[in-house]
Parts: sequence; C-alpha cells; structure tokens
Amino acid sequence: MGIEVKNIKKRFGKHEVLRGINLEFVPGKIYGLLGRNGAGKSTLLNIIAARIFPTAGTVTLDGKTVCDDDSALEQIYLMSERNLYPEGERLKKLLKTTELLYGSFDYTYANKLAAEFSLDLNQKFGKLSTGYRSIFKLIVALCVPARYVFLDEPDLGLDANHRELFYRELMENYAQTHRTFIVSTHLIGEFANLLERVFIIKNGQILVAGEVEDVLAKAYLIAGPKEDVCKYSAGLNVIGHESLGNIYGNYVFGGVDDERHLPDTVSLEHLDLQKLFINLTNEKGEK
Ligand SMILES: Nc1ncnc2c1ncn2[C@@H]1O[C@H](COP(=O)(O)OP(=O)(O)OP(=O)(O)O)[C@@H](O)[C@H]1O
Repeated sequence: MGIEVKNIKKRFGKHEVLRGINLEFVPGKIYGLLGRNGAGKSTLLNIIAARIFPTAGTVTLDGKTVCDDDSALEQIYLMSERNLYPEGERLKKLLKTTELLYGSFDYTYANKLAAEFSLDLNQKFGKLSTGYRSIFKLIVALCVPARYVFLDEPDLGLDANHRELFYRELMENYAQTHRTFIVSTHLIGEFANLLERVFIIKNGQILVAGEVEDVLAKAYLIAGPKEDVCKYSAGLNVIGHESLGNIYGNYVFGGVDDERHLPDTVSLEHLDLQKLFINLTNEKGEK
C-alpha cells in the first residue's frame, strides 16, 4: 500500500509544471526526489501533502484520498523549504501548535535535538538565521508522529557540522521508527549513501525511478582514446561525454551488454548518483 501518486498534472496559467506524475512510496524506505531548479519537486510535494490542488490526478494513502481524509492527512508531514511559521512566535509555542495539529509530539526527543544543535527553543522564529530555521523545521519533522515525512531541501543553510549531525539523527530515527522519509535535495553527493530509492524528475515527468543500487548498476563511464570509446559505445544509450586531454569519456545509462569486447585501451566504471543525475538532466533550457 503506502502513498500512490497517480497521473498528477499541475498547471500554473499556461505553464505545465507537472505532466502526469506516477509514483509510489511504500512504508519503511528512504527516498530521494531529485530534479534541477524549477523541475517541480516542491510543487509535487505540496500536492502530496494536500497544500495545493493538482490540475488532474490523485494522491492516496493506503487507498484513501489524502485531501479528503483527515486520518490519511495526519500521517503525512511536509517540512517545506518555505518558512510558513509566524515570525513573532516563539519556537516552544510552535511546537505546541504542531502537537495540536498532529495529536501528539515527542517533546523529550525535541529537547534532546535542540540541545544537540544548540537551539534555544525560547527564541522567536523570526530571529533565527537561515540554517537555524532549517534546524527548527527538521526538529519538528523528526518529532511529529506522521508515518510519511517529506523533507524539502532540509539542508538549506546548514553548515557542514550541522549537516553531519542531521544525517546521523535522520538515520537513527529511521532505524528506530521505520517511517518513510522522502528527501528532496540538491546535495546529491552527500545524500547518495542514505537513499534506498530514487526518483529523478525532469520536464514535469519521472525520468528515473528505482532502487539506487539498481539504477547505478546501469550507469557507466566508458573512457579511453576517443575513437576506441566511440566504437565501443556504438548502440548504447550515451547521455553525455567529456574530454580531458587525450582521454575521452562517454556516460552511458541503460547497461552494457556482456558480448561487447572491451579493448585494453578502454576502461569501464560505474557512475555515482550525482554524475548520473548531472548527465541525465544536463540539456540547456530543460528542467
Ligand atoms: N504558485 C505558483 N504560481 C506560478 N508558478 C509557480 C508557482 N509555484 C511554482 N511555480 C513554478 O513552477 C515551477 C516549479 O517550481 P518548484 O518550486 O516546484 O520547483 P523545484 O523543483 O522545487 O525547484 P527548486 O529546486 O529550485 O526549489 C517553477 O517554474 C515555478 O516558477
């Protein structure tokens, strides 16, 4: 069961941002939702959390339409990249409001996290720096009882030390609760090892969906002298290339058949998630 997103379309005026998105989030996994700036990630997450309505399509949780069903809606929490909290409100009061909305809230855990991140919960939200706004929103996201937690750019403004701490806390929370986390981020390199499944969104559609391991198993860099590389890559799905001096490289997605003879001059290695993402989404003018 889990969350099923079926044929979601979203138009802002003439701009068709989402063009028939289909995806599924099953319980107990960590997902990455990746896409370039303006690809439509936040729009999609806002639709899933019923904050905005789609032009077409449905979102269900265990078969119940999320926007019509309060019991389904309270199982979903979206940490937005936008700051939706009143600037003049104290953080403690904002935690109370969250508790009222979600029925319960883990204050012991929130206090522990606040101490770890050196966040004073007596402060007003408007007084926080960009990084501390993210930290506060992350604490809320980790302490609400929702089964599906969507994190939209959770790393916004976090320094390297706080990012490490956040990754650690996220994994610890995941190990203990087996909730589903869906992370939309541009820090692909840092998140790659934490993600189990990935969706790559491009031009308002899902371009790649699957287990990170399976996706990367199909992604290669073929490198060597240009002529040999091009000969070896003939007929493969070449998604990009690069040259460094005499060495030429083709990026390939979709696998390499075993029958091909690899010349001694050519090397074949797997790509990491960030390199694959860059090459799949590189076209100028496309998102
Ligand atoms: N309320 C709105 N009215 C009009 N256009 C909108 C609105 N919200 C989003 N858009 C447009 O939809 C497109 C997708 O925006 P969205 O914020 O979903 O992208 P994103 O993938 O989250 O981008 P980023 O990584 O830069 O945050 C953009 O072109 C944006 O300008």
